[in-house]
Amino acid sequence: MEKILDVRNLKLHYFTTKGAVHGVDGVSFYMKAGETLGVVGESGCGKTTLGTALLNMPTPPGKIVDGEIIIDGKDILKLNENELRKNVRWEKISMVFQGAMNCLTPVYTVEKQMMETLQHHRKMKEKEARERIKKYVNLVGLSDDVLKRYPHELSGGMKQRIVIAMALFLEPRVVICDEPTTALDVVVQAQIINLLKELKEKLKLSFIFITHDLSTEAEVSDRIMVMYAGKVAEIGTNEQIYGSQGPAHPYTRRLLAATPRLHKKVNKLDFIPGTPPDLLNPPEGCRFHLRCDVAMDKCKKEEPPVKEIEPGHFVACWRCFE
Ligand SMILES: Nc1ncnc2c1ncn2[C@@H]1O[C@H](COP(=O)(O)OP(=O)(O)OP(=O)(O)O)[C@@H](O)[C@H]1O
Repeated sequence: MEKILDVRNLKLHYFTTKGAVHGVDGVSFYMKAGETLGVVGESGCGKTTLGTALLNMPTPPGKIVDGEIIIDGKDILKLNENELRKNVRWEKISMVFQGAMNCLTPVYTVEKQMMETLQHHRKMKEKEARERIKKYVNLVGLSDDVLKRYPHELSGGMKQRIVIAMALFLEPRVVICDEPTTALDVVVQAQIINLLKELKEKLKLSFIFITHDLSTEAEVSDRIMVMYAGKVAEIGTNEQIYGSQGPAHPYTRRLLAATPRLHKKVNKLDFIPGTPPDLLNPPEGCRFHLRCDVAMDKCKKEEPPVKEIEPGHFVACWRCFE
């Protein structure tokens, strides 16, 4: 099995005036070539922070304080800014940021902004660059005539397709999509999801798909990583998380029970009592213990490690180790 990405004990903290916010706090996982890994969890659990950490591009006042991110056999946390810009970001790993479609420059045509980004990274003749841009615009299901248009002349779905094309045209191996369908209507959401699935097949890409919506995640992902309060709660295949045996971690179970399902009649939607902990001062022991209905004494004091409970199924919960 080729590991395209191997992340070990990654920590990104935000050093605010109130103290350090433990945005991502000791996360480890790997990705295989050509797979889609879904990252889910409630708002504030560290999903976007993880995405920026994987590009080694923390948002101020964030800093990566520990860990390794191995892409193609190299730890990118050991590279300097110049090397990262030249050889890693957008070349090996790229990201479609949350709300990126609203950040297209309003005074440039689509072609001009794509050209600028492309030529910033690659020394290409204009004709060659134009061909590459056309190829990717067509790949995301748009015709050449969008190239002459300005962002305000495009629909939300079209803008999102342009942003996806820009994350792809340097041909990275891993593409992170952070909530790529929020702010789009349901029909367009479905179109974008289908597009991402198609691109994965056509380009043999590996995707990290970040969302708080478990039902979307089940549609696109091969494996799911559930995060809670800056940490991994559970990682498993689609079958291990959504299959008939159900997930192992009490948090994932509650999260699933609180998610509307398309193909299942639900009488009453569950909710998870309480709120996620403050990451300025996370609780001792298991970070979920204050909201967990099966917590034991040990959970209040000792932090559970992430353990493989069956092949490919990783869980951080003392109950699951009993
Ligand atoms: N620039 C920042 N400065 C200080 N704290 C931050 C910053 N960005 C994020 N955080 C904190 O880090 C934690 C993780 O935030 P993050 O945005 O990664 O969560 P998320 O799971 O992506 O949430 P959402 O689903 O709402 O986008 C939160 O406690 C958040 O308040």
